[in-house]
Amino acid sequence: MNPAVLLVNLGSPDSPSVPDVRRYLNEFLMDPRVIDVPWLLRRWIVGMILIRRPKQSAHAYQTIWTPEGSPLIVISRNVQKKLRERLGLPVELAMRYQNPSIPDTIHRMARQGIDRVHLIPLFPHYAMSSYETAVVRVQEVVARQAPHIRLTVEPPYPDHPDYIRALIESARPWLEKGFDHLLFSFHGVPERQIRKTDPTRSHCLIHPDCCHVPSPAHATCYRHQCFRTAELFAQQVGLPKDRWSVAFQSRLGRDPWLRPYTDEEIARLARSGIQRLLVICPAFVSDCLETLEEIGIRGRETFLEAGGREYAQIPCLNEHPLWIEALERMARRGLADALQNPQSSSDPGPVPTVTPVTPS
Ligand SMILES: C=CC1=C(C)c2cc3[nH]c(cc4nc(cc5[nH]c(cc1n2)c(C)c5CCC(=O)O)C(CCC(=O)O)=C4C)c(C)c3C=C
Ligand SMILES: [Fe+2]
Ligand SMILES: [Fe+2]
Repeated sequence: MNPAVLLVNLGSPDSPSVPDVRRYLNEFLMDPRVIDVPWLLRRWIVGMILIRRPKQSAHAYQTIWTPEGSPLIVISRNVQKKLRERLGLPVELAMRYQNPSIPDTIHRMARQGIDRVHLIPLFPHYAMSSYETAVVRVQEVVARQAPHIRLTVEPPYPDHPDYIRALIESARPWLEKGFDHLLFSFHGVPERQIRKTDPTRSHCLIHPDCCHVPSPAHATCYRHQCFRTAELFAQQVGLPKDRWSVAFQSRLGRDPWLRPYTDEEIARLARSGIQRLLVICPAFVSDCLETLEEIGIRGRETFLEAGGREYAQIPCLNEHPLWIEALERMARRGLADALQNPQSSSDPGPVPTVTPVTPS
């Protein structure tokens, strides 16, 4: 067998120019798992968004772009290289949207004679608009272009001990500097999508305190999984309940998204007397537009304008050695059959069910 690892992240525009950002936003938002309405309505909504958003987003991208390219892509490539060195196996990187594309990457892997792939989505939490769409796209492309490849998928890992340990150790220097309050800011999703990915159809956002009442729905509940990460982190660093909170950022459109919204929560914390705020974004494993611009630039402005004094942000896991180690363990366990490692299980565990979507 010729095994390999495939890392998939979200993707960025090819450049921060308005036409490239428009192309990126069009591909991203026309995904039926991102704007989950019938095609004609989605086309209309995305058409409306594409009138103004490409210019605004291009401006935001210009503030974080590096000489090597988008931070998300540059960091993901560095992670790819480091993981390849540690594993001594091919490690490929693809983006769900734009480049390097999933079809090009699978094509290259097939040409290299790879016939066994363990996919690790660079999304620790299950959402139909991130983890699920990445997995489904890879499965579709493998089935069409390289059906001989045996593909396994890393399940979501919101409470994976190695991921939590990497988060805590990467945060340690910021925790030690001192702060009044730690805000966990996760990317938001529409509430409707939380209900859609609930296989019981009777738990998520229906049952009181749903995310803390045991349910099979949690395997695909983004909100539950975000709370789980935050609770484990706080517990393991010994942070009392009144010194941390969870909020959801980056909402788009008028539908209700998961609350509280990060921008409102940052202002509320400042107004309630928090002087030194520390923010961490555990849904993003690489720094990107949403962490560097929305949290790093706009979040700081909001906090200081609302009366806060010191604002600090913990960088994402990026290339932290413990994150590379966590990925290495996931990869070795996922590929145990091909690596003939009797200590590891060859079954990476169940991949949660897939949400039906309207045809694209
Ligand atoms: C962490 C997981 C992510 C989820 C869940 C997610 C859902 C989601 N996102 C949008 C709309 C946009 N997101 C944008 C950027 C962006 N989103 C994620 C991750 C998740 N999104 C990342 C890592 C990034 C940054 C990409 C980069 O190049 O750095 C954008 C583009 C930027 C902008 O115009 O604001 C949009 C749009 C929706 C609608 C959604 C769930 C329905
Ligand atoms: Fe997003
Ligand atoms: Fe839930």
